[in-house]
Amino acid sequence: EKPDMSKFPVEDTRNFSIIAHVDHGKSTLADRLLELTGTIDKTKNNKQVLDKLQVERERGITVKAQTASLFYNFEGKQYLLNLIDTPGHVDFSYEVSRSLSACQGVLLVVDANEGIQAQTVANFFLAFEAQLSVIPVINKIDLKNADPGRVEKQIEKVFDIPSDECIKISAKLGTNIESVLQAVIERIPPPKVHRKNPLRALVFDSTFDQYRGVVANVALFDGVVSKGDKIVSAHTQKTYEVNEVGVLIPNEQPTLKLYAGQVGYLIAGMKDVTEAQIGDTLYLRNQPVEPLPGFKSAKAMVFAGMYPIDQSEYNNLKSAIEKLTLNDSSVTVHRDSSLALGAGWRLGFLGLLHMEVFNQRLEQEYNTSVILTTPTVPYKAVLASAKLIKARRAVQKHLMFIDQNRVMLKYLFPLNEIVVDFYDSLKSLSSGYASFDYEDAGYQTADLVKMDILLNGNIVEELVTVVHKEKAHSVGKTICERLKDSLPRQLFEIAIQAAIGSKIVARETVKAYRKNVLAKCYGGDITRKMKLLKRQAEGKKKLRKIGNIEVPKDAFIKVLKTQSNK
Ligand SMILES: Nc1nc2c(ncn2[C@@H]2O[C@H](COP(=O)(O)OP(=O)(O)OP(=O)(O)O)[C@@H](O)[C@H]2O)c(=O)[nH]1
Repeated sequence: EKPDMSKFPVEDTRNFSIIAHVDHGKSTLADRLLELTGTIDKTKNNKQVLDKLQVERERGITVKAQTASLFYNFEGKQYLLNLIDTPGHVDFSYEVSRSLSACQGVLLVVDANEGIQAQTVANFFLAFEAQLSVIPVINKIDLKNADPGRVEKQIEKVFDIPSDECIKISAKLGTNIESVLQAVIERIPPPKVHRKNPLRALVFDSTFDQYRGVVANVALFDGVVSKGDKIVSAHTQKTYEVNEVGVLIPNEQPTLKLYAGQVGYLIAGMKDVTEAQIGDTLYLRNQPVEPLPGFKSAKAMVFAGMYPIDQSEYNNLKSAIEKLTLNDSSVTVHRDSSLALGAGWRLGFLGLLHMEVFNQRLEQEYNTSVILTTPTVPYKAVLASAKLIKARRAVQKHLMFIDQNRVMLKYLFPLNEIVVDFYDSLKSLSSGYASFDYEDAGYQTADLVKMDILLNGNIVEELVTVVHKEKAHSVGKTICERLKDSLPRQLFEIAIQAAIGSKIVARETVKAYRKNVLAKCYGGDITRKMKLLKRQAEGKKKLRKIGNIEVPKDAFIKVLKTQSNK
């Protein structure tokens, strides 16, 4: 029985998002909203239900925005509430800004103990600039150190929202969740759309399904769409027949139609990932419309090379990358090749965490195995005796007090200096209050050298870096030390060296060691022995050989990472 979505007029519809700093409780609040509206059964086991990806469950963070349509009875009327849960970490803010384009309001969740944090501010301004209604929700009031009164004052001061508009809840215990739904209905306006106009649907997200092709998440700005409609993509100008439309509750539920103001999914026989662009506008074949503005493309901050471990896997990996970048359109992809690693790609990410999550999703969702090279930032090279050129030092450009609490500083920074751990250091130095954004200021000349890392005299392609001449020794030393920590001992001694040309600037040694996996097996349980040997063989597949040295492929990421980078 397919639900009839026409029974939800525009004025009984609300589209909203939950935004917050990382760990302030968005996904937990989403669980309670799903339970209270009967979307999912109330059990003790509902933990971050909308975090469906394995990587999200393992890391306990949201990396993908998720949509859920909730049906809620309030004062004798049934409302349709479309909720989009978004990630909190800065590396995934592209997901947040896209999600907001389908909304008229947000729940701004703030931890009652930690108060306003960097991403609280950054996400608030995303919502504010999009002219959305902001409902502040102070969460975790059950915590011993919770101080909702103090947080209320912060919200009033920083965001200019009267403190009596704050809703105090415990998402964990389910305290006061009804007030949140009531506020969504009373304080967020219904979408401004027209059902009588020709169809205008915004593709704000999409995934690739092996059997059904592209599944597009759509927000309808005008008109109606149903199965059998002939629709055109403004981006490709190709025509498709709609096979299925539906809502996410939070799993796919086919419906008869989707109407303007509603958020759902649409399948229209797009078999190629390049056909479904996020930000695309879909319209009816005979009724062309002005396309919606779409989205600014994301700006990559960190670049890394990606190669198949075995070149015969190239095509599989290519298709996996295409499908995953459809779901994560903030990754940029360019073909690349390397002498040592063969044909591959150069990928751009929004940060190191983003890079790791993308890599993990490729492995878990597409069963691939890849080599990632050391992440770098873009340089412009002028080939004058192999010297690379770019800016290095930070120069202060601007200082402005926004109010007693906030000061805005503008600096010119070499991008290299801010990509890896700048954000984490800034956050800890400022007790989490500082937020950080950047824009491109062009290229500048600088005194840079190319540094090689050698294992027993063999260059490790993945770790070739460009460093400022004055920092070469200290950077080389750190890389060698970290590599020493992440290299397992082998049957022979390994010399780890950092070199500029033929000059060695740092050195570490890994002593020889024999790992006998069978040592643990006393006696003759042959199946146990076979199991251990098999496990060791599987472990080896995750290794890359440099000379005769086996290097675990995650060693490269570990080398570049500093502190715990949540
Ligand atoms: N004590 C207490 N803990 C809570 C409450 N709400 C959430 N938590 C806990 O806070 C942690 C983070 O909650 P999440 O819902 O995953 O936070 P999030 O904002 O979705 O995190 P990201 O998606 O990674 O940005 C979890 O361990 C929750 O159990 C609450 O009301 N009280």
